[in-house]
Amino acid sequence: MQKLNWRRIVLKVGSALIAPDQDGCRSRYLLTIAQFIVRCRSQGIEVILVSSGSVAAGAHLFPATQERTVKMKKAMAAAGQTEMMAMWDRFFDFPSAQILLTHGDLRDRERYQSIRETVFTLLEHGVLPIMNENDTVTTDDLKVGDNDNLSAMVAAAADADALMIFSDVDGLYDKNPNLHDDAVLLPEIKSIDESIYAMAGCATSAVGTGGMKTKIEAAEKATSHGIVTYIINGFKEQTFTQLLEGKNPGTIFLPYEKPMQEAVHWMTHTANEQGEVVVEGSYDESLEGETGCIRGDEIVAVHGEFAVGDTILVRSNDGTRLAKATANYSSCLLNFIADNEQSEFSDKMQDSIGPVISEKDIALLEKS
Ligand SMILES: Nc1ncnc2c1ncn2[C@@H]1O[C@H](COP(=O)(O)OP(=O)(O)O)[C@@H](O)[C@H]1O
Ligand SMILES: N[C@@H](CCC(=O)OP(=O)(O)O)C(=O)O
Repeated sequence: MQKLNWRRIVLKVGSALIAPDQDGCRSRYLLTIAQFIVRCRSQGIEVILVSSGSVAAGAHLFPATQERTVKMKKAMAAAGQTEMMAMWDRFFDFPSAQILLTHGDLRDRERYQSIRETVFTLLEHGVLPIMNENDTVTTDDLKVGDNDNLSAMVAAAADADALMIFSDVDGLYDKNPNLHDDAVLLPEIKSIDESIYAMAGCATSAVGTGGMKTKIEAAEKATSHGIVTYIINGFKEQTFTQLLEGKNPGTIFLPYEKPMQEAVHWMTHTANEQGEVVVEGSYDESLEGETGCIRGDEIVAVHGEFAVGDTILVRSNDGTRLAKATANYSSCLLNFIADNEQSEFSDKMQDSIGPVISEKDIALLEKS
C-alpha cells in the first residue's frame, strides 16, 4: 500500500452517514470510515473527526408527531450527541475526545488559540478529537450553522494538510445529481469562483444541512489556507480504498499556491466583524500606501460598538469592503478621534498607542 504524505487530516462526516434510517445511529457506514481512520493513524497520519448527526441520531427519542421546533432540535442534539459518541468510541481501541464548539468560540482569538492548543495536545497523546457544533447552546448570532464550514475552520485551526468531506454524493456535479439525470461529476476544481457556486443546490436528504453550497464555502476556506479539500461519497467502500491508494474518488479542490498566513486566514474566514470604520479613498490609496496602516485623520465614520482586539471591517466611503482588521482602539475612542481629528490629544494618543489599525493586523479583502 502506498504511504500517503499527509501529516494531519480532518474528516467531516455528514448526518446521512450517521443515521441513514433516521432512527438513531447506525454502524452500517461508520465502520468503514472508522477502519479508514485506523489505517490513516497506522500510517502516522493524525486524524481529526468532525461528526455531524447529533440531531439525526437523537430524533427517534422524541415523538415524530410533534413539530421540529428549534428547542426540540436542540434537545435531539443533546441526546443524540451521546449516542453518536458512544457509537464512534465502540470502533476504536484508542481513546477519543469530544469537543463541542460554536462560532462564538472560534471567532474569539483567545478561545480559538485555546481550542488549537487542546487539539494539538490530544493529537500528541494519540487521542482522536471528535468535534461538532454545540447545537444545544447556539443562537443565531453564535452558530456556524453547518459542519462543512465548521470543518474548514477546524482544518485551518489545526494546520491540517487535507480536508475530506464525506457525504451522500460522489462529489460536486455541474448540477444536483439527485434532481438531474444528466448531471456530470467534476473531478478537479482548480479555483472557486461564482461559476462554481452557481452549480451548488440545497440538500435533498431529510437530515443534511447546507447541501453543496456550504461544502464549496468550506473548500474555499480550506484551500485558501493551503489545505487540499475533497468531497467524497462516504456510502461507498471503494472510496476509502482509493483514498488510501492516493487516488481521487470524488472531487478534489486544489489548494492555493500562496496560502494565507494563519492569523490573516482566521480574520478573513473565521472571525466576523463587530463594527466598521469608514475611510476616505480607494482600496489602493487607503490600504496599500507607504505605511500600510490607518491613522485617525483618514477615518470618516465609525459604526457599531467594539473593543480593543475585536475584528472590524474597513470600508471605503464608496461602500467597498476593503479589509478586516484588529481594532487597536475601542469604537468609543475612535468616534472621539474621528470627531476631533485635528486635536492635539488625538495626535498624542496615536503617537503613544500607535495607528488606529496597524499593518500587521490587517487582512485585505478582494475588491468587491
Ligand atoms: N451540484 C451538486 N452536486 C452534488 N450534490 C448536490 C449539488 N447541488 C446540490 N446537491 C445536494 O447536496 C447534497 C449533499 O449535501 P447535504 O445533504 O448537506 O449532505 P451532508 O449531510 O453530507 O452534509 C446531495 O445529496 C445533493 O442532493
Ligand atoms: N451539528 C449538526 C449537524 C449540522 C450539519 O451541518 O449537518 P450535515 O449537513 O449533515 O453535515 C448535528 O450534529 O446534527
